[in-house]
Amino acid sequence: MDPLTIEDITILPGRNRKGMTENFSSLTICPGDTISIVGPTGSGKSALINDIEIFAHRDTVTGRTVLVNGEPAPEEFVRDPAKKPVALITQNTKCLADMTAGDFLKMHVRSRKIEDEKIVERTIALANEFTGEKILPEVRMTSLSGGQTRSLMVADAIMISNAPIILLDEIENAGIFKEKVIECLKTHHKALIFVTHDPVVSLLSAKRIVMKNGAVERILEPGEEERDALAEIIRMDRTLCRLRELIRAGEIIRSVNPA
Ligand SMILES: Nc1ncnc2c1ncn2[C@@H]1O[C@H](COP(=O)(O)OP(=O)(O)OP(=O)(O)O)[C@@H](O)[C@H]1O
Repeated sequence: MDPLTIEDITILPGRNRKGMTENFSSLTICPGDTISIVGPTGSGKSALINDIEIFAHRDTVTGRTVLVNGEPAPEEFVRDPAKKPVALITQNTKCLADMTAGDFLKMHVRSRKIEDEKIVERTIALANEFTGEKILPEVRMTSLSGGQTRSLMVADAIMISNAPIILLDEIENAGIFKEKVIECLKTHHKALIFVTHDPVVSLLSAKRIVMKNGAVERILEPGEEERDALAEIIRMDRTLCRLRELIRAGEIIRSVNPA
């Protein structure tokens, strides 16, 4: 096995805010898994994904350890941005490069020594599947909208960074097609970890980590139990998305289910 291939990552418990050990023995995440992290404000959701992003080694505020293939993460995973296997995309992810989207991606492709002339085109095409506002290669990065930026970053993480672990921190209101993103990331066999308050994203995830007081409180695996609720929530969510688009377009809403 290539020493940099990730078979799984394992989270070992740390301590809650009162210094008490967390309530789980270990949690293993494999490529293709989808996991949501939920919990009230300040319960430690971002701290948990931060631990995953930097492969914590009892050196963060939570005292957790995150192993790769059962061992401490290799140094280059933490230090070398080109080898970092984790992409973190948040609502606040912005790109301030004063260049076009096409040139920005080409620069990233060159820095990763990828020889594939079509990869930039494919990355922009994929980003355009995640957003309603089409991104053109000639547009400057600084003039992309929030939704376009997040879509481009997710597409970049899949196609160019080829990161096996993707952390998405509250992107549900970020103007992207979340179901499409989840479906695509599953097909690309990525481990997907969301911090979310969104019912669709939470119920589409196979596991739900419930945070409380800085610690993992419970790990839920509802499976079939939530199947009917999920179908209903997706239907409601599509209605809300349609209404949002009509409101954006300046329409008067006379019916919740317009023709
Ligand atoms: N186990 C812990 N021990 C001590 N401090 C912690 C622990 N977990 C989180 N914290 C601290 O508590 C604060 C809130 O945590 P965090 O930002 O992760 O919460 P959150 O659930 O992401 O909140 P929000 O939903 O508002 O973004 C942070 O300052 C964080 O460093």
